[in-house]
Amino acid sequence: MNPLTEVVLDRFSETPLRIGTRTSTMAKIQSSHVAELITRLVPGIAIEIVPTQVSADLWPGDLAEIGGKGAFSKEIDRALTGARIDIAVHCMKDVPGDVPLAEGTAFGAYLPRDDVHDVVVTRGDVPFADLPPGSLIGTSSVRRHAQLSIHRPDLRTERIRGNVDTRLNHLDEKDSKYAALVLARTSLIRLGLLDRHHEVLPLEFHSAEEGIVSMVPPVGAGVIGLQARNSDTPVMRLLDELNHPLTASHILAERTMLHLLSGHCNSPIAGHASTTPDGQMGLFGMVFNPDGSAFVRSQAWGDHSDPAALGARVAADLLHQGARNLIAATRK
Ligand SMILES: NCc1[nH]cc(CCC(=O)O)c1CC(=O)O
Repeated sequence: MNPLTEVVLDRFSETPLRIGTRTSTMAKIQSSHVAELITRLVPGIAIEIVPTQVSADLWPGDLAEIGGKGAFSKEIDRALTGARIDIAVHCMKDVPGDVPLAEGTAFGAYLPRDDVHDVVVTRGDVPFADLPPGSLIGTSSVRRHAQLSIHRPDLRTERIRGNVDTRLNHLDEKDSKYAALVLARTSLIRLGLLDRHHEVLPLEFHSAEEGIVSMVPPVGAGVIGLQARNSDTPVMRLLDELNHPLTASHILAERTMLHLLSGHCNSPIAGHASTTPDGQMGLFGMVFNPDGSAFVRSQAWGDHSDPAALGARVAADLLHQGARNLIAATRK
């Protein structure tokens, strides 16, 4: 038996390894995937998935009203620090950049990044370009609203809450007011809904004159992070085996930028790190005002040795261009 397997099996000889996650269908699918990865590393381990209701999922209204920050993670944090779960599974996109992680915990693994594109799904599969002026697009994301407005100021957007499956049901309802939704392509993939007609929006920024609706992804898009207690050495060693170093570097660059801009998941901030075949790491960042009528953007390149420095450089440049005022304009 390899040493890791032995240590982990020993740690979980009495109780199963408990994986904490949100209650949505997508969260459960993500956690089953994590359980599968762990079972591959440690055959025979007993795993229990513990769905936990978070305030964001219980609250039907505007997230800003319940504080926004941490609304997706507070209850899971408490389960982790209280040792009622051993690993928390999070979409990095929903982890705030401006509140510290629960004390005594850290992300021990980032899984390889999935697709980071946003897609448009329309009612009746109407081509996006054919949506008439005034059509209502369902999205609660300021980042999506702002980027749509740059290119299609004729469309209206309205907040839509609920899990992705619930939102799609709203779109398809007989008297739905929505003409389309903007979603992460990864959501469709994870939910097994790729058959649904969708149009992929390009990641690269395009100016309003180009007439191409681009959608720069949010910080952490498509990345699942696994959080555990620092003191739980066997679990941290296990997570280290699951960690994808390149994704971890990208997350560090993006989240350093987010942190320095003081953003959370629904801030009007976009950020995307990637690596060229010759090993250069790039980070593109954007900050918008709520209607997309004003934004700043910045891009920098560096090598892989210091992702945090890259994040800091892009943040500093965005701040220099006035990012703080744009963000402040949207805070309630
Ligand atoms: N805010 C909800 C959320 N958090 C992460 C994803 C998608 C998957 C990901 O990017 O990790 C979604 C749904 C969506 O935006 O369609």
